[in-house]
Amino acid sequence: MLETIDLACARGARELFSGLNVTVTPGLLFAVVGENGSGKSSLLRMLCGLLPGEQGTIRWNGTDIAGMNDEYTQHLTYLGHLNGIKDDLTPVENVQMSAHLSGDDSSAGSAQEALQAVGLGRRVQALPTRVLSQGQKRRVALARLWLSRRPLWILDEPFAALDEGGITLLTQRFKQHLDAGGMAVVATHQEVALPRDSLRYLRLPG
Ligand SMILES: Nc1ncnc2c1ncn2[C@@H]1O[C@H](COP(=O)(O)OP(=O)(O)OP(=O)(O)O)[C@@H](O)[C@H]1O
Repeated sequence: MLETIDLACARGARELFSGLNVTVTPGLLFAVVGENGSGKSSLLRMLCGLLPGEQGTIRWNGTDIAGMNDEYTQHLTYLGHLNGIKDDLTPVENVQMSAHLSGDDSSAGSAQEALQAVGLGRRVQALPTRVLSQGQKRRVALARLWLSRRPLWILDEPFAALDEGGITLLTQRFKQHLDAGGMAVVATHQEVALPRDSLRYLRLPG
C-alpha cells in the first residue's frame, strides 16, 4: 500500500499542490490528471523518491520511504515520459537491458514475447530502435511492463503517442496487473477505460 500524508510540492517559488492525502491499495489504479504544468510529473517523481517533498510524508506499507532506499524501489517500476531507450540497440536488446536492470526475466525469448504483446513483430524487433516511429518507440518502452512482476507501477503519460490499438493493449495489461493485486499511479491526459471499482482519479489543481 502506498500512502501520501499531507504532501505538498513547490517548484521554484510556486506551490503546485498541498495537503495531498492519497491511499493506493492493491487492485487500484490512480489516474493523475491536470493541466500542463500542474505537477503530475513532479508528483510521480516524489512518489518514486526522486524528488523531495516540500512537506508531508510518503509511506510504503506503513514505512516512510525517505529511509528505505532499495527496500522501497525494488517494489516499483517507474516509466518516465521520456522513453529511456537506447537508439543504437534493437527493441529486443532494449527490453532485455531494462529487464536485467530491474531484476526481471531478461532472456531474449521473453523480450521477444513482450514485444509481440505490444504489437511489434519480428521484423521491427530486429531494427535499430532509432528508425522506429514515435509510437513504436513508446511500445518498446512499455514492453517492460509485460515482464514486470513488481507490485507498484508509476507511469508518466504511458498512453502518449500510442494509437487506439496500443491504448487497448496497455489498458488490458493494466487490468491484468490490477487483477493480480498490483497497484498503479498513472499521469495521463486521457480517460482510462478500466472498471470503476479499480479506478480513481486524482485531479491536481493547476
Ligand atoms: N527543476 C525545476 N525548477 C523549477 N520549476 C520546475 C522544475 N521542474 C518543473 N518545474 C515547474 O513545475 C511545474 C510542474 O511541472 P510538471 O512537469 O510536474 O507538470 P506536469 O503536470 O507533469 O505537466 P505536463 O502535463 O505538461 O507534462 C511546471 O510549471 C514546471 O515548469
